[in-house]
Amino acid sequence: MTTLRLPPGPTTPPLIQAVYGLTRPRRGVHRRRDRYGDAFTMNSPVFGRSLMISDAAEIRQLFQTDPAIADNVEPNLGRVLGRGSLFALGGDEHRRQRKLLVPPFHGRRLAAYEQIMERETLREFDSWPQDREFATMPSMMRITLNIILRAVFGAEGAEFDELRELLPRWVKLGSQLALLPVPTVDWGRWSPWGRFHIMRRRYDAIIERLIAKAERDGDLDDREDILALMLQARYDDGSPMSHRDIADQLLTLLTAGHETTATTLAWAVERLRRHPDVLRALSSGDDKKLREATIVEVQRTRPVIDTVGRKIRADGFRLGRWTLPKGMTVLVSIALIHEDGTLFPDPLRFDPYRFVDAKPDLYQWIPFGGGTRRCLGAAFANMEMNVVLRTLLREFELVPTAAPDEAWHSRGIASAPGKGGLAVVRRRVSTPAAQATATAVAR
Ligand code: HEM
Repeated sequence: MTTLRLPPGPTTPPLIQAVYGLTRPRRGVHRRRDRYGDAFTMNSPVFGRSLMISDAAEIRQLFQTDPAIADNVEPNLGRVLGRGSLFALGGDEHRRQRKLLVPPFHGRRLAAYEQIMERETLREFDSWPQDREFATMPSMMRITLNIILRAVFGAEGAEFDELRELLPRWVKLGSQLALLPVPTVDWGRWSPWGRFHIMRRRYDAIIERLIAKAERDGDLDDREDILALMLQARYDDGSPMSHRDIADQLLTLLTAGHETTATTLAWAVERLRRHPDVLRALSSGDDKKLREATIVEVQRTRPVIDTVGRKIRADGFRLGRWTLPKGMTVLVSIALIHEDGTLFPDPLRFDPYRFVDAKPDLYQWIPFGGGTRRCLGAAFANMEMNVVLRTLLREFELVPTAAPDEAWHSRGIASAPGKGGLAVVRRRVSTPAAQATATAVAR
């Protein structure tokens, strides 16, 4: 029999640990690190007995472990997003689906989305007030939703409007349900799960209409949106994706990519207003390198997802200093490794210059997770954040502030700035070159 070796940890009942984690994101993990060190065990109502790790070598080993040994945690996300969702799949089935979805998110394909991204950003910026403090989070949510609906769902007209109305409500409900144990009794249409299923049926009907439209489209081959690419994609055996799988994956992409990107952008506003030197340097020209480094540093210091998890599928698996039982969940603390001073000197300081000439190590800088399950939309998200930030700084002067840092606020999926990323902006007197770019993309 294998002798297990695990670190100690709090023995508080799971529900209390969960409530604490939701109402005081970050505080709990810091307390435990201070008390138990860089690894500790804990109880979670969703994941059960879990090991939280933050040591760089152990995280690297976990991310490089074969999915046959350490794979998806299969939380309720599968129930919420559908059985075909990447989040619900493990092993070979995950590999098969992911293989089909990777090409649309890489290289040349992404360039096709830049115009959509800038156009949706400019459209939203038309409503921004000047010289008055306002929360940018709702705006960022609208920008990232509209971008996904156009670039990923290929939605226009009635379907665009319907999805824009339905999805935010539905995803919010779903992200709350994902954190709760699944009820054993069906309480019908008045229960949260009942309401959730009614919305799912409405969603499926809209997706069927989008698919039917795309299938009638004589120019489907020329379309760049991800729905069109999914319809044309084929598995190794030559079969197409089922409509159900397409609907599940579109919902997965939306849930994974909408709020996470919006929240990171709201944090970028929050960070930049409190670092006037960086803000000045970014605003005084079109320095792509510094802008990209800023986005990396915002994600290091304010990662919007705290943890990613893997379920251990083999008994006696040795992970660094620990020997784990089959069935245990390992949670990787993104928050803690990003604050490791041996990897990022003076870790609490916001300093984009640390990444200007040095690309981050993708096993240490992990806002997008890692390994075979690393975020599929990382390049899409980075490009989108770059376009939104570039457009913001070109169109507006962002006014610095001496206000205290905004606190973390858990929104279910992502942790956002507590006041919504407050901004004060003044529209720049437009230069002819900027005007020409803005007019071209707004068309
Ligand atoms: C700043 C924005 C984003 C952040 C911080 C983020 C973060 C993450 C994280 C932490 C994971 C889990 C990775 C793991 O378990 O190792 C993930 C998975 C995923 N993300 Fe993102 N994400 C972002 C944007 C996006 C976008 C824009 C899309 C697509 C449009 C997307 C699609 C996905 C998908 C499909 C997965 C599941 C991958 C799999 O299981 O194979 N994400 N993301």
